[in-house]
Amino acid sequence: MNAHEKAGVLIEALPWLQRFRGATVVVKYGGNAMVDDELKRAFAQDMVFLKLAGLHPVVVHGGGPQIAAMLKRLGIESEFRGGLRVTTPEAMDVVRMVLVGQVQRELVGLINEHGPFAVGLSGEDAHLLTAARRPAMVDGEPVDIGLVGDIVDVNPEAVLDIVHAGRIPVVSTVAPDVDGVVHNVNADTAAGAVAVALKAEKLVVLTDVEGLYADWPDKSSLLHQVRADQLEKMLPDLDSGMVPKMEACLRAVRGGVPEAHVIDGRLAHSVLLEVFTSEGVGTMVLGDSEA
Ligand SMILES: Nc1ncnc2c1ncn2[C@@H]1O[C@H](COP(=O)(O)OP(=O)(O)O)[C@@H](O)[C@H]1O
Ligand SMILES: CC(=O)N[C@@H](CCC(=O)OP(=O)(O)O)C(=O)O
Repeated sequence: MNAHEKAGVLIEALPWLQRFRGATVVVKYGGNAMVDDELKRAFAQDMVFLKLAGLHPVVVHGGGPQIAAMLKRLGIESEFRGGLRVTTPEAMDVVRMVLVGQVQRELVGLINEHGPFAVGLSGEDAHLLTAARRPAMVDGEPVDIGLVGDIVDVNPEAVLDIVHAGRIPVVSTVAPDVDGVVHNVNADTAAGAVAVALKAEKLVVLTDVEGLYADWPDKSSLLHQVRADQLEKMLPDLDSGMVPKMEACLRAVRGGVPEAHVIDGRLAHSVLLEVFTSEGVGTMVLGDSEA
């Protein structure tokens, strides 16, 4: 790339810098996208880049594969129903230990290699998240899956204090119910709820595919853009991992977030490409079609 082309890449970011300056962007980093150290470092750089460019990134992280590995090491059985982990009290201890004590700490450390930016917290901190037990839907029927919650309340102040101090909150999605019993909340679900509560300008969900496919696994069926009403019709036919992800995007755009994006976290700096370039990456979810 010559100097002229390099300058072109930088200047392409100008309208996006203007548009998103001061905007809150909730970024969900899925466990399947935390493939190797290089990608995790690139993700941490992207978060610091967003912050220094005047945006307010809020990270909500997952860790499904990391939880599965620890459960296996400890000899604890675990299974998924309707895209959600069946969570016994014993498994809940492991979920909390891995998400808060392992995955969150690692991301906080990687971001803080660039300066005192990241502050880790879980849904338990300062009433950030309140959960209510939810069943999984299997073949249209509710099935009890233990200590699994949906988010019923978010205290935005708990992260806004951190944001306004110039830092980057990194949120683990374990959350107490109103009685203080800690629940396992799917990270996509939590990210959608946090984006709505923070009145975010964008929700960006990093995963391990290029985006949403209309006809999975047909690679030619990648959707670049989908409206909320179209997505709602697709939900019953989606495979389990995609269900909480696309439900979260739907919840975000119907809750007032202008756009939600599902992008490929296996591509280094995919968040920067999404925010600062004109060519779309992944699938963009917008509000309902005009009547
Ligand atoms: N229609 C679809 N479009 C894209 N991916 C799909 C679809 N249906 C199922 N999938 C699967 O969903 C997976 C992503 O969900 P999940 O494994 O829960 O990711 P994450 O850890 O990022 O939350 C993809 O890797 C893919 O195998
Ligand atoms: C209830 C439920 O399924 N919770 C998830 C929480 C972690 C998560 O969502 O991680 P990913 O984003 O990496 O999938 C779990 O136990 O795996």
